[in-house]
Amino acid sequence: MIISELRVTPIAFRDPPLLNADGVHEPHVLRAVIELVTDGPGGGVTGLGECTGHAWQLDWLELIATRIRGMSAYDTGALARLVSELLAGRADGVDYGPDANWRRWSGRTPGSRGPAPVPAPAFDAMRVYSAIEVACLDAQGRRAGVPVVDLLGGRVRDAVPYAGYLFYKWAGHPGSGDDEWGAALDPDGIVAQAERMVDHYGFRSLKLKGGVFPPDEEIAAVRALRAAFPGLPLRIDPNAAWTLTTALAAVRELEGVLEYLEDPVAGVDDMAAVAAATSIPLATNMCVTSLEGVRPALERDAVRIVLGDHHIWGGLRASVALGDVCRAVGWGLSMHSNSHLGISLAAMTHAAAATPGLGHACDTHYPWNAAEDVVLPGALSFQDGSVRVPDGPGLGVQLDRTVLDRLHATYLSLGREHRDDKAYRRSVTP
Ligand SMILES: O=C([O-])[C@@H](O)[C@@H](O)[C@H](O)[C@@H](O)C(=O)[O-]
Ligand SMILES: [Mg+2]
Repeated sequence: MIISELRVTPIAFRDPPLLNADGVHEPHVLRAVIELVTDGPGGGVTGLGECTGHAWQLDWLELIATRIRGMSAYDTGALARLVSELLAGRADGVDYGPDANWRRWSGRTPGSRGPAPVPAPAFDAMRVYSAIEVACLDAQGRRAGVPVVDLLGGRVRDAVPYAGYLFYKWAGHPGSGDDEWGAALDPDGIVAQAERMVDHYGFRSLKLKGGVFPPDEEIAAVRALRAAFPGLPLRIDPNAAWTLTTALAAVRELEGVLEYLEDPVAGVDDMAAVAAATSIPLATNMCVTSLEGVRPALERDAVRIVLGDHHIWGGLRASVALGDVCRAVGWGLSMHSNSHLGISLAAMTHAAAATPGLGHACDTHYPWNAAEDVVLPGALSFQDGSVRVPDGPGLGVQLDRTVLDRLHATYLSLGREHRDDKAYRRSVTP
């Protein structure tokens, strides 16, 4: 399976005004679809991947696309090394101006864009490699006629439980009328949103994105959820927006109510201080984001559960391996998500199905974004809050080219290069 082309298509799809500690989700999510085209005996196969559509990530993928022709889609180790070397070396001769990517895609000058994130080579390399690894595994599975889960060691479960991901939200984006979800700005609104999520998808765990309102209001929302859904595990994630003092007060209120508390505060020291003061397990996708972060957190006893994410941890194999690390150090494992479509949902489901120690329902933003999916309907569906591992070879999903073209056109029409929840929020409430 020799790689003949790496096609990167930036897309933008609709997103409701979901509030978080940074600000609020913009009307469109920027993402990218990866197509890894391979040649081989009996014809080629194409593997799919999905990742964020930030300009820096697109730029790196574009650069890598110029270097991987002729490499084998089986040799993911060589591909990982190539990505690391290129990102560490910051190869010459490529236009990495902050709006380079948008200009390249559109041939026009952008009217607006957010600030360019500063790249950090090792961290970015894992993100960039991840998109390629998923596409390689999809191609390998298609070629061999087996689902990706079989390439990850085989399944330990046929269906993967997900959590209903609740957000405070406005009724709609300003100037666009109300969306189908309506407003959720207080405990009643959150409970109504949860009821809708549970009715539609059958979720058996619930997570509230916090860090938006004063902690007392968010604790009241958690209590309202507890009363409305007595049997369901609950989590809240303020994305480290709380001070240590606030968090210590909050855990006294939340004892006995939560399955886990995710990133109440920033950094290992403050997480350790909160952990020492409560029996609520602390979970994180912020203070342990790579293997290098395991030891400091372990030494301080700062967390009990890590949320992996193949987009961030370096792919599907690395995600399964993270399960082994967590088992070895006595931590639980859950899964983080960000706004995504069906290629990512399929990849998350294969990885989770192959990971024995995954003991908590995975996060997913999918219900917020499913209306504009780039994969053909049928392969992915929720039953009782779980997604069955797709049956087909590879990831088991097929690209809907009509939707892909439409979402690419939307991307071009926006002239935006980055996610900037803060600037959008400030544009509405200065
Ligand atoms: O989508 C959001 O607003 C979330 O806050 C997301 O950006 C986080 O990465 C994530 O969901 C988390 O668990 O921290
Ligand atoms: Mg989180």
